Amino acid sequence: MTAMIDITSAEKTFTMHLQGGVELPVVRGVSFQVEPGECVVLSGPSGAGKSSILKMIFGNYRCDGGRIGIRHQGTVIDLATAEPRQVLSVRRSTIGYVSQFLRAVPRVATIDVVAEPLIANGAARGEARERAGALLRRLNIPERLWALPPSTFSGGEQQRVNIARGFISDLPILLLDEPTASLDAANRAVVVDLIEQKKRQGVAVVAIVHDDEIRHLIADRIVDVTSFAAAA
Ligand SMILES: Nc1ncnc2c1ncn2[C@@H]1O[C@H](COP(=O)(O)OP(=O)(O)OP(=O)(O)O)[C@@H](O)[C@H]1O
Repeated sequence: MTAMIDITSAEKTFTMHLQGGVELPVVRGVSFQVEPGECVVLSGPSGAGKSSILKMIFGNYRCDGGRIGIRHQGTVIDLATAEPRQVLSVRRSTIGYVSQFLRAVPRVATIDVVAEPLIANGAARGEARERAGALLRRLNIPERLWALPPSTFSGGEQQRVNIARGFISDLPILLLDEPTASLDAANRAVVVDLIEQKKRQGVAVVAIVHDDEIRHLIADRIVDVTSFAAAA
């Protein structure tokens, strides 16, 4: 397998335990591949299952069937059946996930929030902070804010801190959930550049992007998830 991500017939049904076990099938027959250096954008109307598919690839939502093959440290791991410790290992060294919102840690300085994933992977603190500063500068976060925790920042500033934190690591797969949603045009262009840079480095990217213009700038392929709709 050359693909970084190889999904075959994956499916997900939510069971609503508080509603008497009502079953809510969301997607079935999810099948697509993502090669190194390729960006696949998931499209489809609200509620079609785009975020659910991203969470299945990250191992947040357990699949009820099918296979999610991930190239990880020279082998292929099926995240649909992997043990929790394998999922954690894949997240540490193979898959990065940029969610829509920053989960800000109280009292941690912005520069450290951004540097943390590199330090967790063994980088020296000084070097990690230097790279964090370079990314924050590129994303137009003024240096006077770097020592403050991001919890009081504006929505767009928090999203840019979140993007810096998500993009700092050199992981071979990057999952992006609406990375440009609350950004102005200048910062959207920076994010497009950052995605292009990741692609040139051979990173496999899966993104959810509602903005048509951005979608066409970054997508090598668009996968319409309505074809995976699971009838109730
Ligand atoms: N944890 C969950 N428990 C129950 N239902 C869920 C859960 N997560 C998602 N769903 C349901 O799955 C369906 C698909 O949701 P999902 O968030 O994947 O859609 P989406 O295409 O990303 O939508 P949007 O564009 O609005 O973000 C929705 O009907 C949603 O209510």
